[in-house]
Amino acid sequence: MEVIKMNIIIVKDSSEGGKKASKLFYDACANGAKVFGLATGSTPVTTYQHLVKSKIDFSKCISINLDEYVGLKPTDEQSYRYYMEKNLFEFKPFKRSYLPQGDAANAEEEVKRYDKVIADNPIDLQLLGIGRNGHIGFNEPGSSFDLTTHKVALTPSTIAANARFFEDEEDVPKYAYSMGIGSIMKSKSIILEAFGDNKADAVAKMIEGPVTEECPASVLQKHSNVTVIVDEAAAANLKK
Ligand SMILES: N[C@@H]1[C@@H](O)[C@H](O)[C@@H](COP(=O)(O)O)O[C@@H]1O
Repeated sequence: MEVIKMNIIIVKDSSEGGKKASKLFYDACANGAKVFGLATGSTPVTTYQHLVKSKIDFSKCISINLDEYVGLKPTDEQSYRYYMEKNLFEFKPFKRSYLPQGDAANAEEEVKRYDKVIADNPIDLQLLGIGRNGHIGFNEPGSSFDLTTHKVALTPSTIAANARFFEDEEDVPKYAYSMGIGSIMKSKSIILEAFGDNKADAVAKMIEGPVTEECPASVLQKHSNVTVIVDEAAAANLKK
């Protein structure tokens, strides 16, 4: 385990990474954490698998997800709500689980509603993945570090990267609701996971590059309690 400014844990593979992250969830719970910020994508799958197998009890806890595609209903198989139900909530229910509502009639009202959810339930532990271009949540390069929840136009690279979950690239929604970086940075502690060589560039920029809106994850250098869990492939471009 090497400490730069963030706490960096290098693991063999995503399974070991998920095990470490689930242990950190477990410890947080034991220390009284009640509000968990959750992420989707392929990266946190192993964390959820380990949590499902664990004795952890979220029934008095609250979860708040980072983001959701605009236009998808909670029952759509590609929606993040559906992903969360299938990967975690069906096995480990929370007292209340919040996600932005993809099919909300009014986007402005929806982002306000979500900001209130976050303000009313300060996040104790936030889980993050990272996009190949350094995005966190759906905060794409260039997003202001001050943003709270907002509707975002996805970049072509994010649409291409997420096309694997859809039948056709055309079907990938072009917009999403995302918790903003300003809100993510208010979480008391953060775990960011990255596995695989296609994340190596983003991981190096996040940890060793300048803090810049061009690499949204680089803002985490300014947070006092971040643990980065990476496999060897994702850590390959780190100098130290
Ligand atoms: N909005 C999500 C992010 O929350 C996720 O961290 C990232 C990486 O996804 P994956 O874990 O599938 O590589 O991409 C998506 O666009």
